[in-house]
Amino acid sequence: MSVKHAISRGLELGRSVFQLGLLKSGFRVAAKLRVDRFRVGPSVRTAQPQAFLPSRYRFYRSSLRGLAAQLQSAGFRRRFTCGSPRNRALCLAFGLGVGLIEEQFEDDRKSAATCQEIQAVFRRKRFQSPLKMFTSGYKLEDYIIGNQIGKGSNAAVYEAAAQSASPKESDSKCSLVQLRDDDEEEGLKTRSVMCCSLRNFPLAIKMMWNLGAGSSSEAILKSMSQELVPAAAQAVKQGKEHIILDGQFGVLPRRVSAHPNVIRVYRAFTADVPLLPGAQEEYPDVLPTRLNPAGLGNNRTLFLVMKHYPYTLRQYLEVSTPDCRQGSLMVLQLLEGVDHLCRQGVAHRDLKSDNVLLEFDSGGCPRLVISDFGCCLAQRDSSLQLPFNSMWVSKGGNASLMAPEVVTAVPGCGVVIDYSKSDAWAVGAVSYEIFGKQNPFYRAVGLESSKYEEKQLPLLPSTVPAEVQSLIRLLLRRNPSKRPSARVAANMLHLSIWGRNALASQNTLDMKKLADWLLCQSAVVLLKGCCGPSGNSVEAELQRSFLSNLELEDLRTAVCFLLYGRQLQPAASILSA
Ligand SMILES: Nc1ncnc2c1ncn2[C@@H]1O[C@H](COP(=O)(O)OP(=O)(O)OP(=O)(O)O)[C@@H](O)[C@H]1O
Repeated sequence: MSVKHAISRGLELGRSVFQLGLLKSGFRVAAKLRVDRFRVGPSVRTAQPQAFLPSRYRFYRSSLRGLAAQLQSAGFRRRFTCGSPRNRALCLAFGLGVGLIEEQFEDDRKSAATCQEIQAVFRRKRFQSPLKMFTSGYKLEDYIIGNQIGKGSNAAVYEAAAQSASPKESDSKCSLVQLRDDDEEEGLKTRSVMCCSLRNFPLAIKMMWNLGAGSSSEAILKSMSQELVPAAAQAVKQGKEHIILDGQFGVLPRRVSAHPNVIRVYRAFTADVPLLPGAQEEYPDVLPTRLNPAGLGNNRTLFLVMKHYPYTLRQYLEVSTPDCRQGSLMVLQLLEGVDHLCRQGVAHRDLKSDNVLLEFDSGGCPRLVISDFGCCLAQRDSSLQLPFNSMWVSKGGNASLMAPEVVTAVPGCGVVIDYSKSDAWAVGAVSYEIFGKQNPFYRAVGLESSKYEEKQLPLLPSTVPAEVQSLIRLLLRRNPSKRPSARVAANMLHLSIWGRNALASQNTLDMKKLADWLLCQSAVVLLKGCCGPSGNSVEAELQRSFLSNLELEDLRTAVCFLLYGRQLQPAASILSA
């Protein structure tokens, strides 16, 4: 090796540790120099972006710190400085390289501090639920109930209004009766009917069907407690929060804080089951004997009061195909909602397009809200690990949309199901619907989440940006350790929608450039927030969410995934990687 060559190699080693593109040569040099302490990890050729996840990254960093210490040690110096000019040059360059590493550490510390400062600014502005809270509303009599707007396997949902805001007589027959736009005129009529329904009935009441929970309020609240996970602090009347749990006094389950992409339950109370429109025809079996002598339901049940949304995601997608940007924003909202739940120790476990509600912001962009928490996992210790020791333990909702690690779990002693990335997987599946394709795990396409191979995943339309396509494929990775978390996936989408310039010319990770972009982005979002209604747009909410959850490691992982995806274009080849 010539002296010139040795210098360049030594310098390279120093720089390469933080630079994905050069990591390969860094390891090669390290191997050539036979520096024992610097152990080369898995072959970089076969390494996945996970090779650069925090723990490994810390390992490399500490290895290099050890190396720096070794360089300073007398033994090491003697070995090289007394050697040939080639060795001296090599040592010098090596030291310089390590100096550069320290410089990188410093940049790193600065970037982490920038992230924390930005996070602190945006966390201060907590999301407020947009609907004005009313002070009463703990009794069924406090509401006027209109037509049925939906029905699932556990409940019927009705449009409603607070008694104090009763609809005008002439409008009282308005209701959300149908959504399909057959032609433009029909479409206009449908939209005006819908607006009318939403104006007169801004609320929705979900009446649970109570078949086995008994008729005491305590028993009902206990058996349907998951429905209360998205309930606001004042949702349950004071004094009722304490219910009997397993023979002891306990409090209602942990609840998640407000988030723009998670439904808010404003009120929750128990009441006698009333005879509501369509009950005798549509759900006679679950009525109590008081209302239907052949009914099997209990006399009392749980009612949940929420905002009335005009569509479910499924209904919306039946009549409209979002363009690519809107589609990406919709996927991003689902990821933000899932990340919010994960951070608070909740897994939804039944994410599908019927369980996502949709409205529009002032600019007409769809706002998505995750709803129906009836199957969720919300353990007291906030862990997303469920001991699965018996077949009677519920794994969650619809089996065809269960992530592979959930659907394939077999009960047994010591078996635990990890739900930390299962909702992110479901977002990957629902994304197909958002981009105009069938959900690959529904019968029409026929993939089974228990045994599909990643290369069987259907292609998305070619109009979907390559980065979004690769993200969706990554979300549908069978192995959860190779799947990005909802946060990392959300960061990837944020970067690909708004941070293209910061990453445009990069094939390597330049945190400094990224930190500069983050500062600019923060300024723009703060300014927009001060300029009227654009501060409440879906885009503004998403940007605030991104900035208030900024963690250097998650961001770095997201960039690595993006760069990895770029190197593996076209996207389809990710499958065979
Ligand atoms: N806040 C709301 N605004 C408008 N429509 C709603 C609202 N909540 C629920 N719906 C409608 O009611 C339907 C049933 O609601 P939901 O999914 O909560 O019931 P469920 O019985 O728990 O469902 P599942 O069968 O998934 O368990 C939804 O698919 C939707 O059409």
